[in-house]
Amino acid sequence: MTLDDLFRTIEARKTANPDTSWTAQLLAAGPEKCAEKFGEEAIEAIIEATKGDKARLTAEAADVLYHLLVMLAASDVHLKDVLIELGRRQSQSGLAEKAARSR
Ligand SMILES: N=c1c2ncn([C@@H]3O[C@H](COP(=O)(O)OP(=O)(O)OP(=O)(O)O)[C@@H](O)[C@H]3O)c2ncn1[C@@H]1O[C@H](COP(=O)(O)O)[C@@H](O)[C@H]1O
Repeated sequence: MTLDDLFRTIEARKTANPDTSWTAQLLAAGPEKCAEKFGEEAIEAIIEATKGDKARLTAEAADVLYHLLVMLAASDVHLKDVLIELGRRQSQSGLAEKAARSR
């Protein structure tokens, strides 16, 4: 399962029945609810990271990624655009490294 596959599934749930899908239920509740849920999951991950329990942090990190994608979908922001932004930053930092080396 890639993040792209998961995002596609989440996008498809925008028109699904909220009675049969947690994702559809969350999306139907609106962007604010999705953002709130993402915040809760992020805090749960922070707590597990500070406790040093790798298995629990792994599970919470999966919740965080899923709920991040739901929040993006609810706000009509596409995962592809987030990845493009990350790629832009990567090439910028590559240029900065090159410039530093040539000094
Ligand atoms: N990755 C997930 C995923 N992660 C978490 N959840 C659900 O999110 C809900 C809330 O999670 P919580 O951790 O908050 O659960 P909770 O019961 O409140 O427990 P705590 O907060 O007390 O820990 C639960 O019902 C989980 O099942 C998910 N629901 C769906 N997905 C993916 O989304 C796809 C579509 O699923 P549907 O939502 O069923 O359409 C699935 O194929 C999965 O790949």
